Amino acid sequence: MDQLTTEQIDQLKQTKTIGIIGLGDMGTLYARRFSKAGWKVVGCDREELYEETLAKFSQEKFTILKNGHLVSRISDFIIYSIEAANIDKMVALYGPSSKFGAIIGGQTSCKAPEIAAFEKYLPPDTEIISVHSLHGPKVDPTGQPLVLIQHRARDESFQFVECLMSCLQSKHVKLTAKEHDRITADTQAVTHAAFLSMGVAWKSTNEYPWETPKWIGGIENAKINISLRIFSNKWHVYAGLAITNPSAHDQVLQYSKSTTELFTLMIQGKHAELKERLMKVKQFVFGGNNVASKHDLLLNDDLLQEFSLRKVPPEGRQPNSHLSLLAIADSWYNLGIVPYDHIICSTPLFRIFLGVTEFIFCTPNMLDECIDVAINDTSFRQDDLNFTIAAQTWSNIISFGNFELYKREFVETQNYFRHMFQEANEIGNEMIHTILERVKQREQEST
Ligand SMILES: NC(=O)C1=CN([C@@H]2O[C@H](COP(=O)(O)OP(=O)(O)OC[C@H]3O[C@@H](n4cnc5c(N)ncnc54)[C@H](OP(=O)(O)O)[C@@H]3O)[C@@H](O)[C@H]2O)C=CC1
Ligand SMILES: O=C(O)C(=O)Cc1ccc(O)cc1
Repeated sequence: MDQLTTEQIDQLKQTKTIGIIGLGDMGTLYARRFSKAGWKVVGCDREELYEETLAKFSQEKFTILKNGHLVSRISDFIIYSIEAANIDKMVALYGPSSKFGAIIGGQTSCKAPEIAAFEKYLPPDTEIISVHSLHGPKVDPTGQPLVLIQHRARDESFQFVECLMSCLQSKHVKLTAKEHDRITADTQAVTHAAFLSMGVAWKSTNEYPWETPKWIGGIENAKINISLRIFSNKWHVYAGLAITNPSAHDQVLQYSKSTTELFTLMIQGKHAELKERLMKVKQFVFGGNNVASKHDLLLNDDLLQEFSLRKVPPEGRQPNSHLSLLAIADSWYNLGIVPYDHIICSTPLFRIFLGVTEFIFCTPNMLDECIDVAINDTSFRQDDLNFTIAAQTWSNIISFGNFELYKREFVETQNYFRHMFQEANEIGNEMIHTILERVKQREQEST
């Protein structure tokens, strides 16, 4: 289709109303950005919180309505930005109030249940175009992937949604709902499982890793900052993403299996077997025609060295078995996933996880050092044991689909780390900014 002219864009801005149901972190980000770009935006949060919501957003350029019915009746594009576990209930409630011919979409992180709810409850005159910003609310959307799903819609409607979304300055990635769920299971769900397991393991051994001399160096800083970043967020985001996506269950289960099997080889002292297994992994994940083999490494320990939560950051990296990073590459190998294939559709946290794993596998002698530590140095055994147990626990909770257990495990660990969140988020933001600049630089080099 031809690009829209400036006059056509202005015409859309004057005639279309954008509705957002759920003004939490992501809904607010969208409402602010759209209204600042000149779109007419209306939104709502829970009806019982109407007065508070009105007061909270009194200075904003968008209009607060009482509930999702009122938003739906007048909006041309309606975005459900609510908890994943509630999508069926919410669409059943507000969907039939959708304006005649409206376009409906959602921001939930797994699309199968969202699309199923839309197909079940929306009037047949409506169209369906869903979205997913692949970053958290504290990250600048500029340059980050934004998935767009033209599920049941005319090209003209898709063009309108793309035009609206262009104010986020994200990179548009057009996928089907199925492709989206498969890729995000490979990238997000397993990334979260790894960092959630680190947090739980530190809590189990009663350690604050920034206070313990073992966790020193850039790679350790990345682990600590990302883990705390996830635990400072809302539990339902991670629970919804993993539990509602069936592909995520397989990925998280494989991660737990890889962790257990590698740890078993470590405590059995099977050096040769561990090395042989990891060399196969290295060849499959990092040996082919991928980014790491053609360019400098995305991340290195020196780059990440300064992002420490320690009061006085000590110099130098300490050896570590890096079980969490060996296990992710082992999972990719076992599932036949080449993580570089998903870069176009990846979150900042996934790119960091890939970057540090790449560093361990592709820095000369580093993998040998990890294997030596894993076999000969017992100082990480207790941590690795607790990490293995934590990975199994998350896998069990996710495959049982138990939201309440997920919440309990998450919130207990969240409370353990809570006093450090503000500092961790500030340092984590700087770290992510530096890394994203580096990603951009690398992309420019490769084009
Ligand atoms: N946070 C993130 O990093 C990202 C999240 N997502 C996805 O986006 C969605 C929203 O996430 P996020 O903004 O972080 O979560 P929030 O919890 O911040 O936002 C959800 C909002 O919806 C409100 N809500 C619940 N029921 C209703 C209702 N009946 N009518 C109107 N509003 C209601 C919630 O109120 P209350 O809190 O009172 O329940 C809350 O304010 C989720 O599905 C998440 O998976 C996608 C990309 C990134
Ligand atoms: O980058 C990550 O993985 C995050 O933790 C933020 C996040 C959470 C949920 C999403 O659907 C998208 C991004």
